[in-house]
Amino acid sequence: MKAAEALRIAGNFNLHDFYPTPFPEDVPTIDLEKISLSRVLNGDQIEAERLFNICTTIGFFYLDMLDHPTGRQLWQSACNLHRFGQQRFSLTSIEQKLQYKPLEGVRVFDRGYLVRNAYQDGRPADLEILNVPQSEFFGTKIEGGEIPTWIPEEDHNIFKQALSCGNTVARALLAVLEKQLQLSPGAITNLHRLNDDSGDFIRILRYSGVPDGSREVPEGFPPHRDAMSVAILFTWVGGLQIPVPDAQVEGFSVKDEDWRWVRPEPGYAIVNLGDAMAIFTNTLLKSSIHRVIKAPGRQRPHDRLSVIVATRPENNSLMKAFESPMIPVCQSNELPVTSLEWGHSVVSGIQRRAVARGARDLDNT
Ligand SMILES: O=C(O)CCC(=O)C(=O)O
Ligand SMILES: [Fe+2]
Repeated sequence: MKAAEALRIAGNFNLHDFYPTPFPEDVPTIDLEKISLSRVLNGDQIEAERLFNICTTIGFFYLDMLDHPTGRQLWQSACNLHRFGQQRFSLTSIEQKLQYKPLEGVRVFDRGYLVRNAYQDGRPADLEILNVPQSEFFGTKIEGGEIPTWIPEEDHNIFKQALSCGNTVARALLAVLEKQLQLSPGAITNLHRLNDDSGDFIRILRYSGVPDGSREVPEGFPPHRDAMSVAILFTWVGGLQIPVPDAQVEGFSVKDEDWRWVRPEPGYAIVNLGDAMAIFTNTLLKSSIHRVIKAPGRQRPHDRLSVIVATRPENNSLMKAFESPMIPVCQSNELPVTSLEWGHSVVSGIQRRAVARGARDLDNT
């Protein structure tokens, strides 16, 4: 069985915890293409063309983690982060968890603990999120945002390893795209170096399961595009959805019948590009909309954990389109902002939309 094999490679994780019950067969899914990490890293031209084609159309794909040592390490780190989240979130009191604050002033979702809807005794009822920034391990540390003591020292290495392997994988994908875009070597990859200061981060999300018979329909994660360059997502229970390729997408609105489930595949990451890549290419590369709702069918009562390794451009990168015969020209009189400024403005936009929808805010103030 593939899940068992994938977890054996990851370090003998308990199948029942990670895959409590199979993904249902009777819900509409989307068959994303599978890309081989080993082929990407070995410069395979056919794989490069497939990847470019996906990134200029649907924008989402499965990436095989088990066919290359770096991928296996990343899969292992993601499984360790899953287990870390499962244990630490429940062992730690809400007061303690809330001590890990997002950055002051700006609500950039790259550091701190956030919770939406808690029971009266403080237990999270719905969604809790931990963001740990790259700056704790690589580049310049940001003062005042130290990793809190409820994330013990001995676990720091898992975050560090995930960031480091995630960066290798993201850069391998970006190197392919840069070449296919006929840009000079390094044009995009040099904006994504591990030791440069950037908004890269690890995110662990825990969506509470909905007990059988409960009428509550908690919100999940509303439709959005990622304020990142590359998002590498690991998930073991269903919940993620993207629209069918020919769906009409207006802003953040998609017809209910156009959403499709993305089935979690053991040993694979689900990868998508974020808005930074759309900006760098005048939307030739797609930043695709997605959302998370409650797990389907029998998976519904189970908690769903997911882990994201997020890569963003180095803080001083200018957020404007590159020049290349492949990239459409777009006239704009606006002065480009830096990646750091851009991250802040995108995230405050997300926040404003959430408030406008009347959604309960993810909070830690
Ligand atoms: O939990 C997931 O599967 C996806 C979450 C997500 O899209 C995000 O954090 O940007
Ligand atoms: Fe996302």
